[in-house]
Order: sequence, then structure tokens, then C-alpha cells
Amino acid sequence: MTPAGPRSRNSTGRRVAVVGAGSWGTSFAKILGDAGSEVVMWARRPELAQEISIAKRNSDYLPGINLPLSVTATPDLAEAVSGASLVFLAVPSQSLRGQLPAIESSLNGDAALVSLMKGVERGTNLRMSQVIEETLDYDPDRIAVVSGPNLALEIAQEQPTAAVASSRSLELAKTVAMASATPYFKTFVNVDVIGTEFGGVLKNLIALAIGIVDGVGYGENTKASIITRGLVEMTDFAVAFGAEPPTLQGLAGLGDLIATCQSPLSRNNTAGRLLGQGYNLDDVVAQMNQTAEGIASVRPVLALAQSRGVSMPIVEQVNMVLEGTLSPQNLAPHLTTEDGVPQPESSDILPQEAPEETRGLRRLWNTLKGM
Ligand SMILES: NC(=O)C1=CN([C@@H]2O[C@H](COP(=O)(O)OP(=O)(O)OC[C@H]3O[C@@H](n4cnc5c(N)ncnc54)[C@H](O)[C@@H]3O)[C@@H](O)[C@H]2O)C=CC1
Ligand SMILES: O=C(CO)COP(=O)(O)O
Repeated sequence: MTPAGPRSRNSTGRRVAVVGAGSWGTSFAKILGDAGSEVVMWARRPELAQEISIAKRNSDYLPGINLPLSVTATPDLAEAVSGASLVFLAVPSQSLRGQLPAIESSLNGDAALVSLMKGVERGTNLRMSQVIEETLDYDPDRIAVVSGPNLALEIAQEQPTAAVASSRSLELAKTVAMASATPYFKTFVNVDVIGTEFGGVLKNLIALAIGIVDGVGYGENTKASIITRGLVEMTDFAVAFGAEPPTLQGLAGLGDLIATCQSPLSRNNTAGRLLGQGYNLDDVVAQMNQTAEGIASVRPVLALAQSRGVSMPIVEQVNMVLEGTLSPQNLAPHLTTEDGVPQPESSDILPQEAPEETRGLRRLWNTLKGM
């Protein structure tokens, strides 16, 4: 698909910042610019900041994509953040904590922080919104997250996509959704930050599993079994931490799971495939020049699961493949318990109380059940 030319929208007069000029930070900056904001990105490397500001391109991460004129970049974090009413964070999850003090010192008093990241912090096992809240002692009503089936390149190409903005404050979730509303990007809202954030983290782990079996050469039955049982693991885990089950059946759970497990654009899927092909973890990390968040999140997620007694057999096996203690050929969706006794399958995948985004699906489901 050919990338569309730059849009020229009416300016809303809103000034926003995007911290991180990788693939998602740059795509999101384009969304925000197309939606009418003046966007200043922070890029680590001055030469990349210059390319974004002058050539309106980020050839390292999104070659061939034209950015709106309203998007500029700077290597100076204070310059990027000061004056912004919304600050979107798109750096690798493990690096966020280290960046926050510098961000805080330049923040507008009433600025909201919006995490675009999909990882859990090693050592603390915290979600990114929790890292922000804890590190900066920030009011949760001024923290939001955005998640969903959002492969950066497809969105930069303006392929129609939906996402979820979530905050304890519905007002802030709506502000974020409106700031990112373009003809190709539609954002729903909810107040289930835990479910929305964990959906994005957990699907990365299932995508690693899918990549691994793909690399081994297993086909669609194996993958469908892992995706379906993976969704059960994701839901059990997130609900144990207070998530609403419908969130996991929506865009931030099932939606992102499908996109990430199906797409060769996914770095987690790609990393898994290389492991399945027989490369070891060090080789895979060296081979990838972008962030595959799932690799760092496996252990924190397993530690959290253990703390609440949640069973995650697929994620356990992914961890064993990463550690080199399980051969990729032996990764399976664990359809029985360890002693071989078949488990009952929970089949009510669709919840009774569906969120707005899955209401049509619920109607279809009820129709099918009544047939
Ligand atoms: N790429 C995608 O399709 C999507 C990514 N995300 C999430 O967005 C977050 C960022 O991902 P991407 O933009 O894809 O990653 P990326 O690997 O494309 O870019 C990361 C950016 O952060 C910078 N960076 C790397 N290490 C850093 C460090 N130690 N300190 C500060 N900056 C550092 C890099 O220079 C780069 O600009 C991740 O949590 C990812 O899960 C979420 C949705 C879609
Ligand atoms: O989160 C994503 C799509 O929603 C991107 O997935 P990867 O990080 O695996 O590329």
C-alpha cells in the first residue's frame, strides 16, 4: 500500500509531546499531528531529530512515511515536554523510570502523561502507569494509557485501526481519544487501566509463543490452540489483578492478540520465530534492532501470576524456551494437566456485560446461540 501524502488539518491549538522517536512514537506523532495538534517529539539522536523536523521523515523506523508539517523533533527533552498539555511516552518500558525525573522537571503543572508502552518493569513488576504514579507521585487522574491492535507501520500507512484510551478519569480518556481522532484511527475509551495495560503486556508473551511454534514449522491448529488458550491465560491473570473481563475480550486484549500473533511486523512474533528456528536468546536480541517487550516482561508476569495463584502454562513454557530449558518443538498449548487428566475448557469467552466495542459481537453471539 502506498503511504498517503501529508494531511493538512485545522489546527486545534493544542500542543502535545511524544517522548521516543521509534516506530510507535513516530506513528503516534503522525496521528496526533493529523488530528490537529502541534507535536514536538523527543528523539535521542540529534540527527534523527533533525531528519524529522526538516525532512518530515523517520527513515530508520518508518521509511517512506511522510509526517505532517506540524510534527517536529528535538534531542532536548525539556524543549519537547515544556508547554505540552499531553505528554505521550513511547520509550522501551525498562528505560521509562530513568527518563521520568528529567520529564517531570519540565512538565506543565496540569499536563497529563499517556503511556503508549506495553511492558512490565523488571525488578518491581509494575505496569508503566504504576511506574509513572510511583516515581513522580502523580495523580492517577492525570495518567492514561493507549493500547490495542496497533502495528505502527500499518497505522503510519493510514490503514483503518481502532484503539482504547484508558484512565481512571473518563474525562482524560476522552481527551486522549479526541486528540488522536483521525479518519484512519478511532479510539474507544474505558476506565479499566489494569485490563487495558495488561492486555498489551500479555499478548506480547503469547505472540512470542506463536513465533516460536511458527519457527519450528507448526501450522494453524497449533497456533489457534495457543491463541485461544492464551486468551484464557491473559484473562485469568488480568482479572486476578482487578481487570474487567470484557476489556480482555476487546481491542486491548483479543484485538491486539490477533494482530500481534498474525503479523510478521510484530517484533515479539519475530523474536519468537527466531527462537523457534533454533537461535539462542543472545543471538535473537543481537539480531533485533527494535524493542521486543515480551522478552523482558516474561519473568515479572510469572512472578505476579505466582503471587495470585494464576496458572499460565503457555507463558511458563515461553520462559523455559527463553532460558534454553525447553526445546521449542515441545512448546504446546498444554491441553491437559501435568498428570494427563483433561481440564474442563472454559467456553464462555464472551462476557455478559460487553463493552461498547464488543456489543455487535455479543448480538451476533446471541443470534448464533438462538439458532
Ligand atoms: N511498534 C509498534 O507497533 C508498537 C509499539 N508499542 C509499544 O511502544 C513502546 C515503544 O516501542 P517502539 O516505538 O516500537 O520501539 P522502538 O524500538 O521502535 O523505539 C524505541 C525508541 O526509544 C529509544 N530508546 C531505546 N532505548 C532507550 C533508552 N534506554 N532510553 C531512552 N530511549 C531509548 C530508541 O532510540 C527509539 O527512539 C514499547 O513499549 C512497545 O511495546 C505499542 C504499540 C505498537
Ligand atoms: O503492540 C504492537 C501491536 O499492537 C506491536 O507489537 P510488537 O511490539 O510485537 O511489534
